[in-house]
Amino acid sequence: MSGDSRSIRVAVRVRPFNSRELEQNPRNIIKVLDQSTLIFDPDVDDDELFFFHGVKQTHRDITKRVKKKLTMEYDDVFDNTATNADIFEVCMRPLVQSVMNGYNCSVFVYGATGAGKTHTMLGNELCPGITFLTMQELFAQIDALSDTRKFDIGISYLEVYNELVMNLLTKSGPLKLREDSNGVVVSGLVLKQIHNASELLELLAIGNRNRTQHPTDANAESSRSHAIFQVHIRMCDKKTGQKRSVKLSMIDLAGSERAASTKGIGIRFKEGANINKSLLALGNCINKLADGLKHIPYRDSNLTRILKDSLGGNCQTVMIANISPSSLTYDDTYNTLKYASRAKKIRTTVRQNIVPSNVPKEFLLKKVNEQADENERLKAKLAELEAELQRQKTSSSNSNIICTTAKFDETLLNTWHSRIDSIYNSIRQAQQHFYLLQSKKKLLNQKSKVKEQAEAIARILTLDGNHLNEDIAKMDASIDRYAKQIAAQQSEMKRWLDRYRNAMRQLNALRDEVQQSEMATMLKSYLAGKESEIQAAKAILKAQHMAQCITTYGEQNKQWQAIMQLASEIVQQNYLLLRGIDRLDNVTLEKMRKLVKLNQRQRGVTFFDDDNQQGAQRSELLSTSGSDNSIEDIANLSECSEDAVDLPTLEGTANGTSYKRTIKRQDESESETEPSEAGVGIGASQGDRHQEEQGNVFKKPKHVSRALIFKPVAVATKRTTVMRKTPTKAKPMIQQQQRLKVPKLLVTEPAGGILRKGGGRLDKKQPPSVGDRAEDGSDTSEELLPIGGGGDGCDNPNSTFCINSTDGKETDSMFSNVLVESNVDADILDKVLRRASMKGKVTLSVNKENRKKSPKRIGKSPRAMKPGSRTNSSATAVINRYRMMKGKETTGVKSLITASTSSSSSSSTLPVGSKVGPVARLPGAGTNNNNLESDNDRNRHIRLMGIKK
Ligand SMILES: Nc1ncnc2c1ncn2[C@@H]1O[C@H](COP(=O)(O)OP(=O)(O)OP(=O)(O)O)[C@@H](O)[C@H]1O
Repeated sequence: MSGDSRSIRVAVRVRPFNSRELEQNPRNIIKVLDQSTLIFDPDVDDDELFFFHGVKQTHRDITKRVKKKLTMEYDDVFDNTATNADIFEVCMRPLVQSVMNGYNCSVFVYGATGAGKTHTMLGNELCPGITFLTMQELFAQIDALSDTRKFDIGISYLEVYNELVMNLLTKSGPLKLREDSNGVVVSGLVLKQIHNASELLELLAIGNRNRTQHPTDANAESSRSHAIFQVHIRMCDKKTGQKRSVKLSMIDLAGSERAASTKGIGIRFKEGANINKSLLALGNCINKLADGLKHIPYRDSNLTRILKDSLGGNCQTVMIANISPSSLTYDDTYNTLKYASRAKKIRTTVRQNIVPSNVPKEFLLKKVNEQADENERLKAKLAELEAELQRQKTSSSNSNIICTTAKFDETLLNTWHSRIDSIYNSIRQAQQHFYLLQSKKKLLNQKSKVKEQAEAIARILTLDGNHLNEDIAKMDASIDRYAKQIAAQQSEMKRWLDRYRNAMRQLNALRDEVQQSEMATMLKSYLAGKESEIQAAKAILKAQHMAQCITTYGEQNKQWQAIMQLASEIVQQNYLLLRGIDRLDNVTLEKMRKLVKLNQRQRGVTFFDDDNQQGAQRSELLSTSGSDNSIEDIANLSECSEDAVDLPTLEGTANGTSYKRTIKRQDESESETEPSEAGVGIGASQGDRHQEEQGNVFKKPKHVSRALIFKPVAVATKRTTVMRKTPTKAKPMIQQQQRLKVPKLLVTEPAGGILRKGGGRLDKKQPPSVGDRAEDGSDTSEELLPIGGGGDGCDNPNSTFCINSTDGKETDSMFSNVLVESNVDADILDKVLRRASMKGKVTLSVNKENRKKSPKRIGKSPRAMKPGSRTNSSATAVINRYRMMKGKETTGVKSLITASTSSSSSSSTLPVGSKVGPVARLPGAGTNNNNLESDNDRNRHIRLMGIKK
């Protein structure tokens, strides 16, 4: 129920002059300018000209008051021509509409006696007042809304006379007023129900008859009371059940004239006083309401109490001020207009009178349920809309995220892949070049070895000694050329290794980034794939290198087979020849037997460790005379490592021996650094660290092939006696030692000089190289070699059949035996040994262990050689021992000195014939030499063997 503040509608109706007034020729003090404006007491009228003695006077009559000429505005101003119907149409029809809308409405007529209040309100039969017209309209509205609403109409007709409330419809005593929540209620008031306007007229007639009227001077039928006609309407909406209770009050006030004007006395005066009292109270209320005061003195009179709602309550109020235009009622008219003007300022608050309490519970429940359903529906709709909105937001967000993620994945993943590809391309390229270069290096090394072997054979096997030097020089030139090429390969390998390492560092850094990346899982898989590619590429490179090695070795094997075949024929012929002429000595016979056994691969000269026979067998089968040139060593490419590309020492490259020794160190380094290579190469230590961190992602495949490994060990330079160390698995020497199971026949020098096979001799000041040490097998115990070897004798003293290491190197020879003619004198032998820088320092020894395993013990080894204990044995002692043994033997063998610097790997695959050395006939021996045609040849052989005069 909203309230609407509005002012009281104030209308002024000017009645016509009545007959009495016309008789008195009053002045018209009201001039209606328009429907809302009038002028009270206008200024000049022609009819108001003052004449004195028939002459129009320009001066006013001082006996008359000054005209007010008040221009007044009201809501409506009706002149004397207006009818009740006009008043109804303008003022009441809207009010009826408001009543039908549920608003309380009030209309009261105010004015002096005889001003036309009752005429306006009730009218007459010919001119019904606004009450009838209003009720007529009200019933018309009710009839129009009868289909939707049910109306109950009750009327009351009261009068307030001398402050008494009287029911005009019934003759009863005065009624009391009381106030409740609905306002002022007249106790005991019985409403009369009417159903049409006609019934209203009857009731009004009844009421008017009961109304207190007394004739006054101004009105013969002057109403001396305040008549209050109220229509109580109860409306019920047939559809909603909503009920409204409204009240329409139509009040015909008693005349507000001055008491003097009524000229009443006695009761009439008292009556007039009460009327004025109530009207005064009404005037006060109007003034205070107009001033906006909160306290309104409604209780000053019963009239104001009854009009409380109409004046300042919930009501739309219309005040119709009735005035007479006659100057006879000048003051009353002026007062009425002043009241009207004040009332115009009153503002009332109106609101629809919907009475909830009157609503049936069923309707309320229904409405509550409806509202609850609607509320639930709206809530559900709201929730649905909110959910939809959230879904849209989420979908949009997800879409954005997905799009962003997809874009992120695509962009970032491509970036990662590009980085990884770039690094692995560098790795692959560096790896490829490194392995190819290493393959070339090894193949060149192999070629160089072949050249050396050919050179060694050339030194032995020649038809024309005059051309030997030239042939050897050519071979040396080839070896030097190979050495230079290898050196170039080494340099190039170093360059690619640097690039490889740089790429690996980048890869490791990238792996760390990958670990911290959100895409670690995907990137690890990608890295694993790339790793596999690298391993596959490496395997291909190794396979290609292996194929080349096989091809090369195959060709070499064919050549060796041819040589062996031819040499075997020659040896067989010589053997038969010597036996035929009874010149076959025991030494030659024994060598023949060995040769046959070697050929039959029966208990060759290579001995096996008990705990590593397989490795030894493999070593025997695969190894050439030099460990660094074994098939396995050459065939296997080392991993990328710094050590793998140590540049060879080119010093003395003219001498293949020096070069090969350097190369061997390289190979040893390669082998030695293989574990560390795992840390540098694809499966580097950093890579292993990543393997540990990343599980099997970066797991390096096991290195299947195993290269022939030689571990360089520190060798005490002062201790030149080659010792055989017991193999221990804990040391890297194990593989080497496993292959070095050849009985050692060593010639040691205390000062470090070692008699070299083929006459080569190391400088005493130069410590034995690592390669030397490795070849020696690091024996820890040695025994003196029995001179002459057990049973080794020559039937023919001149027989100087010699199995010698012909390669001129100490590193790859299994045997390096020097057989001296048995008939050599001691002086001569001493001289020979002295020239071989072995005088006084030569000790013949054989490893005890090997001796035990030796298929053919060469002689007694009464005591083990202690370090340094035998190092001072002189050549004389050797010769004496030789002589002593010579005296015991019946054979013609004069002397046998076997010096062996047997290396680690016992040759086996290569034809033994290749090791058939020149038969050296020492100068001054004075004996025949079946192999050497002249002394020059012998001397040349001795020179080549390093034995200088
Ligand atoms: N507008 C009018 N047109 C014609 N006649 C009118 C008009 N107003 C009043 N009269 C006549 O004037 C006389 C007095 O009017 P009315 O009874 O209505 O005055 P009143 O204000 O009610 O006086 P009281 O207060 O004494 O009752 C009546 O005879 C009435 O017919």
